[in-house]
Amino acid sequence: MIPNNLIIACNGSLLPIFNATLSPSCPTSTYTVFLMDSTHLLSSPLEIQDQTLVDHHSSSIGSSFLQNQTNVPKEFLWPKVDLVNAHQELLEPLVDLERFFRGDELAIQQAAKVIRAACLTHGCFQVINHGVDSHLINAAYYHLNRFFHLPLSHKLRARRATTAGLNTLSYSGAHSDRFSSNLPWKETLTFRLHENPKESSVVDLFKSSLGDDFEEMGITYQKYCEGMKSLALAVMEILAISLGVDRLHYKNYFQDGGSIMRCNYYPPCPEPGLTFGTGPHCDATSLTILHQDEVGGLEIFANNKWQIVRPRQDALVINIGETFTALTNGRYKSCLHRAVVNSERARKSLVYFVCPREDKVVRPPEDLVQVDQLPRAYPDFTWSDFLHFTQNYYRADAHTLHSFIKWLSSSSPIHHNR
Ligand SMILES: C=C1C[C@]23C[C@H]1CC[C@H]2[C@]1(C)CCC[C@@](C)(C(=O)O)[C@H]1[C@@H]3C(=O)O
Ligand SMILES: O=C(O)CCC(=O)C(=O)O
Ligand SMILES: [Fe+2]
Repeated sequence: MIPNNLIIACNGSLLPIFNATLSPSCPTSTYTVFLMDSTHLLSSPLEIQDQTLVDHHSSSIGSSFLQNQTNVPKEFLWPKVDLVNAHQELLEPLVDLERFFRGDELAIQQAAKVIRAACLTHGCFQVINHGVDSHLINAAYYHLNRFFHLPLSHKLRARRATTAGLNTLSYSGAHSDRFSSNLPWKETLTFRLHENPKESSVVDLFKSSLGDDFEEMGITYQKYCEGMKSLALAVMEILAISLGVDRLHYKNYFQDGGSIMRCNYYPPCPEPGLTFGTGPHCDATSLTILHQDEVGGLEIFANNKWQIVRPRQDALVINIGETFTALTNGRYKSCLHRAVVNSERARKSLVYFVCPREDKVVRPPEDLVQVDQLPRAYPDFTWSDFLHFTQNYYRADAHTLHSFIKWLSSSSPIHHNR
């Protein structure tokens, strides 16, 4: 029996077992098994050829790997400077959208005022009566739970699957195929849609990458993403009003945009004070619409301290992303946030990231720049380039946009030959 705490390297990339690369991409490679305790390797690498052995053990140990640890492997330990607890609850603005949807102009102006105050400071607010059916949210969680409780080898079928429309679906365990330290204590299922979630694009993506028995999951997330897009465009209208620009400016800009949908699963952690479910960061995207389950764990940095965002099952959390900061010429702050874990219960969240069409130039509206009479806060760029930067050159953190702009100015044209 292979002990629980082993690491598998396949073709050189070090992977904790719960994310062993068992995919067909390396059916014959040698699996190098590293035995380790929480801080260092216990033996020289063991070479094993037999994929079924690895498959069997990793599928039985694999996805529960994170749940059976008596301590946290060093790859998951975060710097002490980050591990500062939150003690206060964010009394973030809670905006009731019911009268917005009824076209009540007074309510709209009031909502815009509240949202403006939040976006000029910490970039986070919550909305209720948002129009997304609670049964649809519950169905999304049902399928999220069903997926993350599959054996690891099933989850690994969702390995950067791509459909004709270049939409992609991918599973990741702690991003251990991308990073080797400060690993997040989570598993994720992420799908990227390059266009509006129309017709059967999401259903096709799920069926083609996970199989026909995931058609219902695809239908649920197809409807979920449609609901998210509709809400996103409504929020964009309020944001435009709050900035004093043409109220349809951002709604039109994002109308033909794409999206990234992410399901987060955070297993219980034996030592939650030593790691993060998702480390401190600002979303590089434009707008984030997040639902967290009743367990709690979302925290945002506001008034110079980490603050707890208490879960409200009837609410959706809206975070300003860094691309939207650029679209407001730096006026609206992208929300610095993180997700903490706990030792008792698994936590889940549904996160929808609003993105412009990839080739669209990210540039603030003229009347915003004129009013400022300040130099542009950021040069023109495309979401495609910014996303590429986060996926290939830079691990998104609290300074991704700043690092991206520096990279743009220093990088040779070669960086853009993709
Ligand atoms: C453009 C993106 C990169 C990430 C997903 C979207 C917006 C949020 C980013 C992320 C969640 C920020 C924390 C680090 C990250 C690597 C993660 O924990 O998933 C980021 C996402 C990513 O690069 O996949
Ligand atoms: O799970 C959460 O509450 C936050 C997740 C998050 O910030 C993200 O996925 O970008
Ligand atoms: Fe985030």
